[in-house]
Amino acid sequence: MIELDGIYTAYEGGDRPVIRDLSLRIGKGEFVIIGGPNGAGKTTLLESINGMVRVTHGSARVCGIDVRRAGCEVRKRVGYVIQNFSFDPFTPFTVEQAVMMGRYGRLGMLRRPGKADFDAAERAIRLVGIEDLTHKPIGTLSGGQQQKTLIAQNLAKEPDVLLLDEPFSNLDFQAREFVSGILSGLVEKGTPVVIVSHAFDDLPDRDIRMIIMEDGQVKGDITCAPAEVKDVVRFSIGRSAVAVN
Ligand SMILES: Nc1ncnc2c1ncn2[C@@H]1O[C@H](COP(=O)(O)OP(=O)(O)OP(=O)(O)O)[C@@H](O)[C@H]1O
Repeated sequence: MIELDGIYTAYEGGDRPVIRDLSLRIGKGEFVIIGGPNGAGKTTLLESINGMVRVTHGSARVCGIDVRRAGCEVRKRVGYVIQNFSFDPFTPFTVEQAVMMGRYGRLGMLRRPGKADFDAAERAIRLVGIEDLTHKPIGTLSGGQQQKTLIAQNLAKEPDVLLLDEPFSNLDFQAREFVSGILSGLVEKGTPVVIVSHAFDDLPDRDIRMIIMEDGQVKGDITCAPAEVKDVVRFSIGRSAVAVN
């Protein structure tokens, strides 16, 4: 599903690549956490996978599509929940409309949403448990409620791969458990789920592949039980990299 071979990634104007000679393969039904210290390149890795940041060298293929040539096509197939995104208070659309935007990649230019699109959006809203917010303007919601809406938007997309950057950061304890269960369900159906996180509580009860990054490279890659994740991180990069809840 995700095939990266010797990739380098650079930001416009950056004096050196952020990701350097990184190779990684992630297959169907894997639950992957990318950990590592601040600035290690975790977000940049997610954005290299979906073509939001330019891969300058190496080969990057996602769902069989060349990310360097057809990033737009990749983004139609890949869900991405951005870190700490917050909507302007005057954003002129409701939760329902925001979730429906998850369908736009599938719809294509100038096509109107049909029954399948409305059904997918409604399912996602129900799954995340935000039915009571459906008609509220998105900019008036709390950080956690906006985060849930973004997750629902990406579920409505029915992505082939789901990437999430710090998905638990704005969520309360109950919501974390809930979202964790949703992600686990996706993995069960074969969708690879890749999250960047510093928080290692409330993880799905399944094998977790931990990829540890440091300075733009993969420093460790190990599959373990959820209860072992914190120890793997402490051992790999030190106590400070494990967030205290
Ligand atoms: N838009 C940008 N333009 C230039 N450099 C950037 C940009 N975004 C990130 N960087 C640089 O890339 C490096 C890696 O950043 P990145 O956000 O990928 O790290 P991270 O591991 O996700 O960090 P954190 O845990 O703090 O979120 C940092 O040195 C950062 O300054």
